[in-house]
Amino acid sequence: MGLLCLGVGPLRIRARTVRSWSREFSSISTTRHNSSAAAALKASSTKRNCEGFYQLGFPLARSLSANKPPRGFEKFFPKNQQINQSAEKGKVKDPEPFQAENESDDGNKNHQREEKHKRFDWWTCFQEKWSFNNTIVLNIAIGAAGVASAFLFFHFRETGVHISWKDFVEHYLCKGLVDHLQVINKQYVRVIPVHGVDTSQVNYLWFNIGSVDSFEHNLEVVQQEMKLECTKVPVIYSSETNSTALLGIVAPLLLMGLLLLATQHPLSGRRIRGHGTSVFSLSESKAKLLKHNTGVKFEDVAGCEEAKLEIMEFVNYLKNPEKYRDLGAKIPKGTLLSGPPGTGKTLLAKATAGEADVPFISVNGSEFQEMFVGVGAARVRDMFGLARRHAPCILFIDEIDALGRKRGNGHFSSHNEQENTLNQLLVEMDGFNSSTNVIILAGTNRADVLDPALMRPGRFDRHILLEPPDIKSRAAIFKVHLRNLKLDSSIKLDLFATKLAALMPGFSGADIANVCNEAALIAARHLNPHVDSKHFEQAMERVIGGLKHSSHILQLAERTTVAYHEAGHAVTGWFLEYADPLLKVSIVPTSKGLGYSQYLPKEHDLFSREQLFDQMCVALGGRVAEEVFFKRLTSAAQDDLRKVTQSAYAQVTQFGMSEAFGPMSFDLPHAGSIVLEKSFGEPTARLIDEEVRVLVAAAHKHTLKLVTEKRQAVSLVAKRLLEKESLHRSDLVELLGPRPFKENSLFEKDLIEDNRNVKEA
Ligand SMILES: Nc1ncnc2c1ncn2[C@@H]1O[C@H](COP(=O)(O)OP(=O)(O)OP(=O)(O)O)[C@@H](O)[C@H]1O
Repeated sequence: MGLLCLGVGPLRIRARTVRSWSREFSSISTTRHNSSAAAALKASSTKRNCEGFYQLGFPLARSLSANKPPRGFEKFFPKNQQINQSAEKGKVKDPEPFQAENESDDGNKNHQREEKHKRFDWWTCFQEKWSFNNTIVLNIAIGAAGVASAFLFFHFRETGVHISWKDFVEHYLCKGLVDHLQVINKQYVRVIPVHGVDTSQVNYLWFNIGSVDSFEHNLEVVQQEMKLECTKVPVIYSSETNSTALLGIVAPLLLMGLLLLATQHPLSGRRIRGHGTSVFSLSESKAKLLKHNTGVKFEDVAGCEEAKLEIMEFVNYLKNPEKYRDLGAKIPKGTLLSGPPGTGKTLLAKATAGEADVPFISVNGSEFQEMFVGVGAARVRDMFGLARRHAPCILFIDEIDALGRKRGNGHFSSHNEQENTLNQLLVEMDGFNSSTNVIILAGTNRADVLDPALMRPGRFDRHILLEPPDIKSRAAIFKVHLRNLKLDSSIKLDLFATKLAALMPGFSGADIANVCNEAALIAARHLNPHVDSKHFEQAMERVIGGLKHSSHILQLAERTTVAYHEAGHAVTGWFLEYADPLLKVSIVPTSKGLGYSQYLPKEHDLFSREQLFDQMCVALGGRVAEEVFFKRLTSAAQDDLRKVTQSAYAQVTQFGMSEAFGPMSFDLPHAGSIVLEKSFGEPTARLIDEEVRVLVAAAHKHTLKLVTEKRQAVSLVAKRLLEKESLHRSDLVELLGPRPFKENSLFEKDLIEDNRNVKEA
């Protein structure tokens, strides 16, 4: 239940100095800044010229299409150029979107053209103005099609009544009500009544005929029988288009047309990448294209200086490819960015495109998986085609493990399809040469499952590992995110960022962004004009402990158990030398548990056996307190026990810390992965299990001894917890006296002090 930070960071290699990188970077950013300023100046002067023309306000001038100003009006048009621009502005061009994409010579020009295209695109304007989305449009289109079909149906509806030959003879012909007969399309006969018959309900009568010959014969016979020789009914022969048949064709066509328009299908003339919704667009890649400015620069990516240094080479190459070609250098085609979630892989890729000022094409590996065979490979082809058209550019494939897993691991058809897709990716990457000017970046959390063919030189040649940020990087990331917040004026940004960084060990960049946002939300919820340290403390608690469940009321027995459990953690940590300093302990139920303890773990790259042992004891402190005070066990310690077991297995099998087992290290399977073969035999497995049991038992014994000795202290803390729900370090000092070990650094003392101030505020 108590939240502990157990874990061992891998050795970090920090070979290069940050200073040399920042020097190189700043020179490049100055050059870029100058060129962008010139472009901005040019754009603003063009805008001013155009505005000048329109400000003249002559409707005549606006309607002119000729290049020359009309006679007598020359003084209002000092430069011909202005008229040309304005005349061009007035023209409504509708270039093919994909043609426009191909013209990559001048990004600014393209941008202006696109802007213009957008301005005159009635559909876009219409959608923007009425803020329609495609679902609304689709519904309206279906409704309109229904109304139109209904109108056509009622308008062209035949109002005649079908009768039989016998009825016709007996009720109409004999009674002399028939004016004339129309034989239509040699199929049926329309009976037109004599003048004076009421036709308001029924326009005409009709009956079917087998053939014209038999109809003529029968009519002849009937008329002879009725002695109507002298007043024979005239018969007219005509052909007509069947309006019902017409309606049957028109209505579905109308419906289809409207549907195509509404869904912006490629066939409807408006083609937007990846937005097609029918089978026609299945082979199109769903890559998203950011043509101009990703909005992210290297200064927005804090920490990870080594990664930035590595990736800077691509920026230089994309800006000056000739320099590299002159020297005969080939730029690596692809770089794999790997690391735990939220460490800034996507952000770094975007920043690379932003720095180099080239288009950014991003796609997710899972978007290549489709139930249809061959679609994945077709999408890979389409994506690379898109990248070639926009070169120089950066193509970023996120979660590449969904696409590039090791081949030959499965026998299912889906795996065959995934292999086809991967093969296509390998082929496409081979097809690129250094003159293509497309840099491929890929992001993954699982570099270990990628196919070796993908990682060979010539494909993803470089591998950049983005580790969870250390305290310095976390402070830098905090600074990036804090600058967007309206902070209390008493807060000193640098110091505050460093303190927050120290309080949040193990936090990734995404976690930090989340804490900053949470703090701002809390401040807004309490109608505070500024975000202050109190809000950050609450945000941190929320991120670590989860959402408070105020409505979750525990029964007294349960609450007491939780209080003693948490007190057990707190007291063991207090009296163990290598345990992390405690900041806060709480029994307020949250979405993550019924209580939690917050520690201030040190920034370790290496852990000693003593440290790991003490951490195990602190984790067991809760369970042992339950044993000592209640002589019964609950499920409250599940999370603690999981951590203890993990740590014990790591010590025995990976860190070689078990004397009986010796200095050996094995790779343990990842959680959730299927183990096909173990790297050790049955006797070794038995020995590992035995050693883990011995280690955990030793930690349990040690903790039991400590808790029994400090029974009084645990009881004191638990009672105070039941009273106050949350205790800070100062409360523990008051109850237990100062911790019998010296604090590690002045900074740590500061933080602890600061934590007390926060509590008092
Ligand atoms: N180094 C950093 N500097 C500033 N902000 C960062 C940094 N790293 C991460 N962030 C923040 O975290 C957010 C998420 O980062 P990003 O999407 O790049 O992570 P990721 O490594 O690609 O994650 P995943 O592996 O889950 O795709 C970013 O939008 C940014 O706000």
